[in-house]
Amino acid sequence: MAVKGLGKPDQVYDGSKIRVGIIHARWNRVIIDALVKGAIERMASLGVEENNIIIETVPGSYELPWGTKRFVDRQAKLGKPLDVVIPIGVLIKGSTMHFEYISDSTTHALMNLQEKVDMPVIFGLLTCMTEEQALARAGIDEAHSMHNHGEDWGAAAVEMAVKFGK
Ligand SMILES: O=Nc1c(NC[C@H](O)[C@H](O)[C@H](O)CO)[nH]c(=O)[nH]c1=O
Repeated sequence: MAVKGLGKPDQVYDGSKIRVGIIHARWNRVIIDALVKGAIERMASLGVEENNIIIETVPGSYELPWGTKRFVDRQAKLGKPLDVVIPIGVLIKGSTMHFEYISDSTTHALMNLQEKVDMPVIFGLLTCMTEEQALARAGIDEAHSMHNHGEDWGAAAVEMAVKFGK
């Protein structure tokens, strides 16, 4: 019996009235693009309109917290406020401690950001020990051993925005 992983939602949420921001890093771009595609496809399947998915990018995962805050503020100023935002980044362990410091600090910053922006900030940061782990979690490893985690993030975004929206 499969134990690990996301359980089925308690209901299917209608995303037709929400506006979602995706802000993604540009490091490890092949994996990023697969994750973003998965999130968009899942949200579209839940009724989110294409013109209600706004995409922005930052150089790397470390820039996600500040970039997300400014992205949310900018959309509000434009009169097109977001209901939920999905920061997406892919961190792959190298030969130094860089990975640990960015993973830990960025994770805490994104968690704490929710209070500041008063909206759900979905955790779209892959922190992988190897490139193979990252490819698998984006659903693009050769064996297709895992589903695309971007799909889970898209589903979480719709549920959180619909269920707990302002
Ligand atoms: O080092 N590895 C990575 C990385 N480093 C850059 C960092 O996020 C930031 O952009 C720069 O330090 C400049 O502030 N950023 C990632 O998204 N993934 C990595 O795997």
